[in-house]
Amino acid sequence: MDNEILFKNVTHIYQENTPNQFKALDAVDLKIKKGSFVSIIGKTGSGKSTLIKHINALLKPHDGIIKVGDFSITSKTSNKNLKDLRKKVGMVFQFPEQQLFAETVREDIAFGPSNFGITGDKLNETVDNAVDLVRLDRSLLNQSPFELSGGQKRRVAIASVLAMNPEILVLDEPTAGLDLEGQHYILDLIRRLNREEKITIILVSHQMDDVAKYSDEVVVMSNGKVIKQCYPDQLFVDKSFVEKYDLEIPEAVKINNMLESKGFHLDKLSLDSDELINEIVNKLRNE
Ligand SMILES: Nc1ncnc2c1ncn2[C@@H]1O[C@H](COP(=O)(O)OP(=O)(O)OP(=O)(O)O)[C@@H](O)[C@H]1O
Repeated sequence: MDNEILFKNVTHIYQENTPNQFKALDAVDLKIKKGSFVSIIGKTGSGKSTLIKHINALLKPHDGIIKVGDFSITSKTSNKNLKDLRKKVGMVFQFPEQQLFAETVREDIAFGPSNFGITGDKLNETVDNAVDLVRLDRSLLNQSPFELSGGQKRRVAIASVLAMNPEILVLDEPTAGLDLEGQHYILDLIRRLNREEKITIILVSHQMDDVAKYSDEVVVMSNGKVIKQCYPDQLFVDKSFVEKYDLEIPEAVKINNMLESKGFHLDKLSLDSDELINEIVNKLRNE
């Protein structure tokens, strides 16, 4: 099957049978194709983090089933059977401090593969490869991860997941707290991992410019439900939907809307600002 990840009728309830009981996922159906770059958006509290935690069974559904390749996760899935799934699905949390713990960068990155029995030269090679993939200087390997900059910590966190050679990378707001340059660096890295290493990317983001520019598909969540899954250009040009769900409009779409209001129609809307400028220049040249 082409579909790498499948959610069927997935419901998740926090603090069940208490006065604080809360249905955070409500009968979610979702398909994510192998090799795609999918962004998950939605207001705070809409269920994005809850959804992605089901992909490597950090949370289990109360109802329904999640399939990741030929691995099935239901309420009855035992924690004993999760090792292979966790190897296949790498999870990068919102703050790198949530996953860095060792005394040196090398130890942090080596932790996962050594748990899978990789030792000696092979382990060193695995760590070096992961560090090279995120373009982190190897001279940092013997430093404490806590002495690094925010962007470098983020890269160590991603490298520690890449050292497991995952097929799927799930990232919860991986650019939160970084400056603009740091944000672009991490997003370009994620795109490279998708395009060149063929890793499926699932990105939770509040940054609509990035979502528009980088994703193949966007999943919109509201009140624990998936209310839309489509190409980014289909999403942001749907004015009534954007208004109804109060979505931030990406810069490229704003420029396009402004041009349209002045009677200047582009043949193709590009969501990448550099490509958009080329599109405008070409159109002007041909007029
Ligand atoms: N442990 C918990 N107990 C009770 N309710 C919870 C728990 N964790 C999350 N929730 C609630 O579930 C809902 C969904 O939370 P979730 O973190 O999945 O949302 P989100 O879309 O990722 O939000 P954000 O954009 O702020 O990260 C929220 O209303 C949240 O308060």
